[in-house]
Formats: sequence, structure tokens, C-alpha cells
Amino acid sequence: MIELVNIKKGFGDKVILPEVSALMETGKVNLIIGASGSGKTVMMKCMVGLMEVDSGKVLYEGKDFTGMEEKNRKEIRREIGMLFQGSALFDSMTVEQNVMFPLNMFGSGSLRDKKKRVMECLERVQLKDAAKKFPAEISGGMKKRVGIARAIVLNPKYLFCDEPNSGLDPQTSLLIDKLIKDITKEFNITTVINTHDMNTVMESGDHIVYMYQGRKQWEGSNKDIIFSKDEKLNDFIFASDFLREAKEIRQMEMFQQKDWRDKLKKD
Ligand SMILES: Nc1ncnc2c1ncn2[C@@H]1O[C@H](COP(=O)(O)OP(=O)(O)OP(=O)(O)O)[C@@H](O)[C@H]1O
Repeated sequence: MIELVNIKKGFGDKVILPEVSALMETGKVNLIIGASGSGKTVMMKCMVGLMEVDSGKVLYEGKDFTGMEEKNRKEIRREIGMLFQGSALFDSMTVEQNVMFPLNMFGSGSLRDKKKRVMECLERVQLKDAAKKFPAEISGGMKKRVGIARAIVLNPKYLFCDEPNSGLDPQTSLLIDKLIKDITKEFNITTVINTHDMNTVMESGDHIVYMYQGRKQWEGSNKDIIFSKDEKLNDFIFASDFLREAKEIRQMEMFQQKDWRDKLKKD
């Protein structure tokens, strides 16, 4: 679990995050969504320590990451896997060498053990056959899968994904979402995704934080979104007539389910 407690961040006179508190839950796909410039990336960078907060705390399992000495931070960083926008693979390395990279940086064990672990991860993302290929020889979706294999090779407790679907077609995007969701559940990872992709929101959003102008405007699950009355959130998610109609249909379907009917009556 990662907890953000009243974090503030600005650059010069410009305040980007006036004060944000949020919880990223264990074993769940936690999404940070919001319009361009709403502060999603800054928030994520503050969480992993790529940016320092001006005030407030980021707690990993209750431990204050923001106030920690560098050597203790390193221990937490070792438990973090990152999937970067555009995959960020090393072009001069094969798929296998790319996935091996974090193991060589941080891992111990023999070369044989490391290779075995790399192959396990490539198998998990169904890319064992591409181990000897170079990034230039594989598709964008495959590159993302290599990025995922590299992000999980050290068995992370936390997985951060920055726009994992950027540049992918809708079908490949869904496959990547499913893979991230499955891995999150399988290894009980606290996954945090920064996304604009509405498919990801509706399919994978166990827990969603909607940012509006640097503030947390709304928080809930993909199911809660269907019945949310928050105007800003609705304008953002259901931006077209088509999506508004799809929402109404889903509302009616969910209303047929007794547990949702009871919950709505309570609200
Ligand atoms: N290093 C920086 N120095 C100054 N301003 C910055 C810096 N990084 C981000 N900002 C500003 O912070 C604001 C929020 O940026 P951020 O990248 O977090 O938005 P975002 O919600 O991730 O947008 P997008 O969806 O387009 O990636 C923007 O106004 C941006 O210009």
C-alpha cells in the first residue's frame, strides 16, 4: 500500500499539486486519470522519488519514503518496477538482455539463475521466442510486453506504469491492460497507472483517482464511475454522446443487479 499524505509540489511560483492525499491499494490496479496538465506525472514522480515533494509524505507500507535517507530509499526502489512511456528499451540490446538489465544492476545469483528468471518473465508475457531479437525487430505491443517483463523481473511489490497504452491500437491496448491486471492479481502488486485511456479506466480501474487542476476531484472504482454524479468527472470520462449512451445502458444493466440496487438506495 502506498499512501500520499497532503503532498504539495510546485515549480517556482507555480503550484502544481496544492495538497493531495490518496491511497494506492495492494493487489489492485490504481489509476491516476485527468486532463493533460492536471498533475498526474508530477504526482507519480513524487511517489517514486524522481521529484521531491515540497511538503507532505509518501508512505510505503507506513514507512515515510519522503523523509528517508538515501540508503533506505534504495531498498524501497528495489521493490519498484517501472514501465515507461514508449517502453524505453535499449536498442543495442536483445530482448533477453533488456530484461536482464535490472538483474545485473540490482540482483544477485549466478548468470544461469538470472537467465532462468529472464525466461520465466518472458514466458509470462508470451515472448520467449523473441528473446534473441532486437527492439527494432519487434512491434510496439511486443516492446510494451518486454517493458512489462523487465519491470517484473525483480519481483516488485510496486509497479508504476506511465501511459502504458500510448501508441497502441485498441486491441493491443486491451491485451496490455489485461496482462498488467493479471500480473497485479497474481503477484499481489500495488500497481499505479497514469492513463488517458478510457478502456483502461472502464476495464482495469479497481481504484481510480481523478485529478482536476492538481487536486483530487474524485476517487472510486470503475463501477462507481457509472453512477457518479461528479460533473467534472462525467464531462471527462463520458465526453461524447456515444459514451454517455453507453453509460446509461450500463447503468440500467447494473441496476438489475440486487447488490447495486441496494447500494444505490443506501447512497
Ligand atoms: N519539471 C518541471 N518544471 C516546471 N513545470 C513542470 C515540470 N514538470 C511538470 N511541470 C508542469 O506541471 C503541470 C502538470 O504536469 P504533468 O506532466 O504532471 O501533467 P499530466 O497530467 O501528467 O499531463 P499529461 O497527461 O499531458 O502527461 C504542467 O503545467 C507542467 O507544465
